[in-house]
Amino acid sequence: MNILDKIIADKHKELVLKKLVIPISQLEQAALFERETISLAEELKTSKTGIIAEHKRRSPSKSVINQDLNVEDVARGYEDAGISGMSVLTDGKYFGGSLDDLLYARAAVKMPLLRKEFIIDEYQLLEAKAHGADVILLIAAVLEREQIKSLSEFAKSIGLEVLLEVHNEEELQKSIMPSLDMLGVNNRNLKTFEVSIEISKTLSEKIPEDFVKVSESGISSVKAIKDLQQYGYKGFLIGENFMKTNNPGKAAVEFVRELSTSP
Ligand SMILES: O=P(O)(O)OC[C@@H](O)[C@@H](O)c1c[nH]c2ccccc12
Repeated sequence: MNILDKIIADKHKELVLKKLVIPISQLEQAALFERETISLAEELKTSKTGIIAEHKRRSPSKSVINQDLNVEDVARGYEDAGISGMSVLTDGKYFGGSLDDLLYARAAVKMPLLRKEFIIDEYQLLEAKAHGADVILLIAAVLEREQIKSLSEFAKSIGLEVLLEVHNEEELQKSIMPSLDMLGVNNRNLKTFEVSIEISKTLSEKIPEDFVKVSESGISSVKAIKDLQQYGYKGFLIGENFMKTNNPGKAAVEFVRELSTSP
C-alpha cells in the first residue's frame, strides 16, 4: 500500500466514526453554514501575486515542519502580507491539522480559505462549509470521474468553489468538467513524494483556457513563480517555504515584496 492508499483507508474509517457523533443535520444548522462564501478563482484572476499560502504543521514527506505556531497568528500574518487566499490542512493523522484550525482561521481573517483535505464523501463538504471554508480540494488520484462529478456539483450547490488537483495527463483528461473552478497541478507525486515544477510546465498546455490554473507544491523562489506565469499559471500554492520559518507571515511579506518588485 502506498501512503495515499493508507491515508484514504484511514479517511473511510474516520468518516464512519464522525458520522456517528455529528449528524449531517447538525452541520447544516451551524451558523457558518449560512455564510456567503468568497471566490478564490476571482481573486486569482485579478491578483498581482496569486499566492495561496498554506498552514501545514507536518507532512508524511517531511515529518515535522512547524508545531509551535498559532493558526490565527499565521492566518493574520498571511492576510497582512496581501496573499490571495489561505489553505488550511485539516487532516489530523498525517498533517497534524484539524477542522478547528479552519474555524480559527475563519474567525481571524476575511480572505478566501481552502479546506485542504482528502475528500471522498459529501459529508466532508458539509463540514467544510460549516467550518468557514470557501473552497474545497478534490484530488483526481483518489477519485473516479463520477465521484469528481458528484462531489464538485454538490460543493457548488452549497456555494463552495472547487480546486481539482492532478499530477499527470491521465488524471487531467478524466477530470475535465464544467463544475470545477480551478485546476491545480501538484508538482509533488503523492505516492512517491518526488517534486518537480516541470510537471506544471508540461501539463499547462493541456488545461483548457477557461480554468484558472494553479501550481502546487515545491515552490520556494520568486523565479519559479515568474517561470510558471509564462505558462499561464495564476495561482501558486506555497506551504513549507513559509511554514518552516518561525514567522510565516513575515516570510510571506518578504516573498510578496520580492515578487512585486522583480521584473
Ligand atoms: O509545502 P509545499 O511543498 O509548498 O506544498 C504545499 C501544498 O501544495 C501541499 O501541501 C499539497 C498539495 N496537494 C496536497 C494534497 C494533500 C495534502 C497536501 C497537499
